[in-house]
Order: sequence, then structure tokens, then C-alpha cells
Amino acid sequence: MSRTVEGQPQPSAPVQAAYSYCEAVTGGQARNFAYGIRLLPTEKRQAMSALYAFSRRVDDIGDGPLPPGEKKDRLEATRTLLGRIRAGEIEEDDTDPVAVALADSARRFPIPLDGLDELIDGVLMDVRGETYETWDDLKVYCRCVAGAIGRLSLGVFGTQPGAPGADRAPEYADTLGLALQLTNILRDVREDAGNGRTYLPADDLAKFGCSDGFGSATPPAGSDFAGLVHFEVRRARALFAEGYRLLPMLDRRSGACVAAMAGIYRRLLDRIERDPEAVLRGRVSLPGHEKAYVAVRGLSGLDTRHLSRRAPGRSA
Ligand SMILES: CC(C)=CCC/C(C)=C/CC/C(C)=C/COP(=O)(O)OP(=O)(O)O
Repeated sequence: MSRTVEGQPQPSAPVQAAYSYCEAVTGGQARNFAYGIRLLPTEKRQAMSALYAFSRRVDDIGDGPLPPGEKKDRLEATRTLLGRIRAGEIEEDDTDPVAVALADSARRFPIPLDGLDELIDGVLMDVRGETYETWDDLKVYCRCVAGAIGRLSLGVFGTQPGAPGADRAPEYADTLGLALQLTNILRDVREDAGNGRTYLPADDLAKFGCSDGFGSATPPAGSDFAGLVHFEVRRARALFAEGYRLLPMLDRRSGACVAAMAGIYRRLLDRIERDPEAVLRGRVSLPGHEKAYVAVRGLSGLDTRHLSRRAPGRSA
């Protein structure tokens, strides 16, 4: 039997097919994160694709058109499936390629699968329509839907032997997830409002006169919308700075993957900072060539912006 560099047996043909399915989901839907995932060697790339495809499924149930009761049932069914994956009950000829791929990845890497239970818990908070009074309250949600993804990903990446401070790696991976999620919340403020959701903390909204929400393409009358956005951008930047402490603990290609994911989102944050009202007019995004450029910089270790303080408002 042929073996991978890490000494694990190569996946069988059905498992390879399951991974191909997950990689197609990732390539087709992870508009930003796919740029980072592509930089990984095969085994890690496949494991990250399996994690992505499972997470996408959970997220799609939450965002989909079903009534709340049915969403809850489907999420609980997914939790049961996760239990079967954890118990090693999924055979390689199972008809669910995402389960097959994730079960194989969990055998190859020490992935803390409980993080996917947290993701389900977070999406259930969405289904219940929870809102958040303070940043501490919102952090609980962000830890579930994004911090957990950071910790799960770290299970695939691993830390380098003898890396100083590596016991804190899960904490930094979690913080990086929070940074990405807060950026995502700012970017999607209008779309979420259209779906009846508000994530930003109620006390921040009140402070900047935005308690009436974001139902139109212009800021609420009499509000300091730019002030609110700049306040949250500063919070996200502080989270990025803290989370970037993870980078020196990772091998080169895992570090490049994280630098690409985070670098793309940081550039989104730069754009949002320069033009806060853009998030009310539509979805702020980067052109493909810019995402590719950020990814290549990550691979060459050039993205060291986290090491220097930048003046607010300057572009990269
Ligand atoms: C250490 C490490 C790897 C940390 C990263 C953790 C991570 C990838 C968190 C994802 C959270 C997030 C903003 C998801 C949005 O997905 P989406 O599908 O809505 O994103 P998109 O719309 O930008 O494509």
C-alpha cells in the first residue's frame, strides 16, 4: 500500500472520490478561503476541504428557506451524523461524501471535532433569531461559528515542534476566527438586515445612533454610521493583531494558508474603513487578482503587515 509523506496510507478510491467532492464544494463556494486552502499540501488541503464542506452544509441549513422547526431538526440530524463520524462508524462506501471525507481526515489529523458541535450551536442561535446586547455576548456567537473553525483548522495544521508558546495556539486560532467573523459581520450588515438579522451589539448601535438598523442603502438618519464602522474596524484589527501570533508557530505552507485567509479579510477591512457606506450599497469584495496576490505574498512569507502598526485608512 502506498503511503503519504506523513506515513499514513493513501486514501482508497472511494475516499479520494469523497475528497474530490469536498474540494469541488470548496473551490465553488469558498470565495475567499479557497485561496488559502489551495496553498496547502494534498493531505492538509483535502482535510480542510472536508471541514469546509461539512461547515458549509451546517451554514446552508441555517441560511436556507426552511421554517425554523425544520432547520432545528436538520441541524440535530447533522449533529447525530457528527457523532457517528466521531465514533468511527462511517464506512468508506457510505453514500455521504462529506461524512466519508471528514471521517478519513479525523483519522489522519487530531481534529477537535467538538468544534463542529459548537458551529451547530452557533447556527441554532441564528435560527432562534438571537441578538446581542454587548460585544461579550456577540463573542459567544463568534466563538461558535468562527473561533471553532480556527481551532478545528489548527488540528489540521499542527504546530511546529518546539514552537515557543505553542500551548496558546488554540487561543490565537480562536481569536483569528473572531477577527474574520467580525469583518464578515461588517461586510454583510445590509444583507443580514434584509434577512431580519442584526449581529452588531445593541449597545454599540445605540452609542452611534444606529439602533433602527440598516434597512436601506443610506445610513440611518441622524446616526454616526461611519463612527460605528470605524469603531468595529478597530476592534477587528486588534483581534487580527492578537491572532497573528499563531503564524510563527505554523509550518511554512500552513502559515501561508492562514496568512492568505486573514490577509484577504484584512484588505476587506481596509476597504470598509475607507468607505464605510459601501457596506450599505452592496457586498464589498476584492477582485480575484488581488486575492491571488495576497495568497502568493503569504506563500513567500511577505505578508508581515501584522508586525508593523499602520496608520488607519492607509491601503496596503
Ligand atoms: C486559524 C484559522 C485558519 C482561522 C480561520 C477560521 C475561519 C476560516 C473562520 C471562518 C469564519 C467566517 C468569516 C466564515 C464566513 O464564511 P463565508 O462562506 O460567509 O465567507 P465568504 O462569504 O467571505 O466567502
